[in-house]
Amino acid sequence: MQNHSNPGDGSGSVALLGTSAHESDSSANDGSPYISVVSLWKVFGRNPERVMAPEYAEKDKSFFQSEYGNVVGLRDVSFDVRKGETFVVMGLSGSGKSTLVRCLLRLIEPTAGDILIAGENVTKMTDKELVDFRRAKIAMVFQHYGLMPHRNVLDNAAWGLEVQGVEKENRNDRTRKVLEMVGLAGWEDAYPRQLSGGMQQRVGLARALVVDTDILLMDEPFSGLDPLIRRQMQDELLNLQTELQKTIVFITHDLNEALKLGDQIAIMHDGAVAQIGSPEDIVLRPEDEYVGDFTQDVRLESVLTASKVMVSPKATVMGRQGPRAALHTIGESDGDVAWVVDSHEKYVGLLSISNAERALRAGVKRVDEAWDLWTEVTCRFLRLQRSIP
Ligand SMILES: Nc1ncnc2c1ncn2[C@@H]1O[C@H](COP(=O)(O)OP(=O)(O)OP(=O)(O)O)[C@@H](O)[C@H]1O
Repeated sequence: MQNHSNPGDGSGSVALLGTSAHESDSSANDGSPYISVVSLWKVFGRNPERVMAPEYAEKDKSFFQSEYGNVVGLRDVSFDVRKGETFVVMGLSGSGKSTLVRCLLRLIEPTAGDILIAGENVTKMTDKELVDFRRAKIAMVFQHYGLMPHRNVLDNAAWGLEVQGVEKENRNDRTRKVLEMVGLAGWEDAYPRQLSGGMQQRVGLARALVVDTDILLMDEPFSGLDPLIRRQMQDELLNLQTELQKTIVFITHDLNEALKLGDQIAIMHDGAVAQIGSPEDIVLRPEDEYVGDFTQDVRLESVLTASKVMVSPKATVMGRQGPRAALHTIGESDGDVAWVVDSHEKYVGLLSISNAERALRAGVKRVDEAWDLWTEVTCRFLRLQRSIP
């Protein structure tokens, strides 16, 4: 662990909208973490190091505040985020969420610990390296959208590209596409005062997306919105994310929002991480009383959606194939179910390993005779929906 104490703390305003996105990152798609936070501490006040001493490990936040006047913002926080993942940091007011997100960018200097992003150690960067890195890699969306009142929607959203010196025609073309993505086509000439809160937040989102960075840091972006608009924005973020596959760190104090959006959720408590896990882990397997209290009123069906439990076949077999060959194909696909297609490559069924094994034992010659009622009904339904790939 290394120290990075800096008396000049505070969240300065920094231009975070950057240059091009997909530059040299080696830690990209190999399953290794894209963002790695290792034993991160932020202690406000004098002599922050004493708070980190091992003999104080059992003391709580109020002890340091009353004894020494130190406020523990972050306490030995570690986590990994993989590329394309939405990592939600959730906690009550004062639990350290904003401190964490600001430390990730070094808008606040961490007291100790390491932050590795795209294979680079952010905590070791010089000021100049840091500015370039933020521009290239990270865009932010805040609760307060910070739109410029005298600029129209197009110019507000295009601002990051303008800062980069992108020529007007190009930047407007790109910005128009992004505005369309976030549902603001036709509003390019409007001014912020003419927009609802939800629409202003869409402009904020467009402004972050337009610069096309790999990472989005979203600090309570939907907190100021009406519940209905908030749900719409959450749904749209999920849709956008299916397509864009950004690496998102999303801060919220709303558990339902966390469960809806997060691939992983970190629950913060007094600056420390109480639990990190998938929505299912958090709700079904809370690790302590604090997390359990949080999640006790969650409706299970809001977490255990069909999409979380469905199987996605990775293999395709021909209906006229025998069950032995089909079993071989399914086995090689590292899954336990396959699509079945006819000679015109039309999807006609689903074949599970157990069905194929049963068919083999029963001497069935073709796998298109091996499905059961469930797969047949499912398949008919999927065909009706036209959603078979
Ligand atoms: N500049 C500062 N000086 C001293 N203490 C601070 C400073 N900034 C934050 N804190 C303290 O650090 C702790 C974590 O605050 P932080 O703002 O990160 O919490 P939060 O979870 O984001 O809360 P909220 O949801 O209300 O924004 C709090 O106790 C807060 O009072």
